[in-house]
Amino acid sequence: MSKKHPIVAVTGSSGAGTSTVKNAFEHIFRREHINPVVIEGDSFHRYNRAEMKQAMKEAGQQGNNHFSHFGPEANLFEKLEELFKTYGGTGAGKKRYYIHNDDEAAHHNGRLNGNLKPGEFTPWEDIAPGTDLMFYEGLHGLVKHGDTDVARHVDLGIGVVPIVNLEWIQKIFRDNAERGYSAEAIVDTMLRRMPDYVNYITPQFSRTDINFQRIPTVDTSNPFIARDIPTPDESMVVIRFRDPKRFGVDFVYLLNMLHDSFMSRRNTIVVPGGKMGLAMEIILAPIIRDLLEKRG
Ligand SMILES: Nc1ncnc2c1ncn2[C@@H]1O[C@H](COP(=O)(O)OP(=O)(O)OP(=O)(O)O)[C@@H](O)[C@H]1O
Ligand SMILES: O=C(CO)[C@H](O)[C@H](O)COP(=O)(O)O
Repeated sequence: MSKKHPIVAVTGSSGAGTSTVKNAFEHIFRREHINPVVIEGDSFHRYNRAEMKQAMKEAGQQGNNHFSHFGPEANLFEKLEELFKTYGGTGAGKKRYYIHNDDEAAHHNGRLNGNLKPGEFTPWEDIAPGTDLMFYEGLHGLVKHGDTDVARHVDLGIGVVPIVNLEWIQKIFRDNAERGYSAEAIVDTMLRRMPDYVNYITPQFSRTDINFQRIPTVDTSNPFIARDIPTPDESMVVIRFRDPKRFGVDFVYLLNMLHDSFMSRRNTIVVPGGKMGLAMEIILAPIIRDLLEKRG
């Protein structure tokens, strides 16, 4: 598929590292002089923080303790599909932000001259005209539910999927350090989200074009008592291409460029954790260049 307004979606669970991967993409966009519109998946939550608390309470009173940010009831999947469709056709659409903390509030209040608080959304804004592509980063970039199919509008789908113990360690650390939640509250959220995690988050990784799966090489068997996030040197990254031919992936070149990498399957290359950023740039920059060159 080659479209006038391509859509790149990076999808992963909460704490997987999609925001971190966004930085690797920002390097590519800057270097290649690409002007993207960036969509943060959390902006498609259905409720602000106070409303979500209330919705969870009401669901709980009806015996549903698994009402979560991972599922369809708490997100605007139809609106996300509509945005992808509209942008893909015309390069236009509306976006907003979900404010997680004081830093983000200060940033958006400065930009909008507003008085928004953590847990609130910014107002919907028109996407500026003239962007080269849409870059989505969040929970649901390749989601499907009922008649809603976000995945079918995506030109390049990337999964960011640390092995689950590592994902949990990353989430616990990030939510505690940057969002001020206690370890108990974070674990409660993870338990609440588990059915939606299985039903809506993981199926997306069979629809992606490329998955980056970080695996630790240190013991993470009890993620709930971990004292640190394993470092890049203490991990490897398994990179799997659904269809290497589609993007003309040259594994011999990748093996040469990425020191200490190896192939574990015909479509899978394993690289040292410290090489994840480099691997992303070497693999993704030509694919993105190609998407833009083939624009209709
Ligand atoms: N490759 C990595 N190596 C080391 N730490 C990482 C890596 N990727 C992510 N982390 C750490 O994991 C935590 C979660 O990452 P990040 O905030 O990018 O997750 P996320 O997927 O964007 O989550 P959310 O969708 O909830 O915002 C952060 O503390 C980040 O520094
Ligand atoms: O999982 C998340 C995003 O991927 C967050 O938990 C979600 O956005 C809600 O944020 P908060 O708990 O800060 O209100």
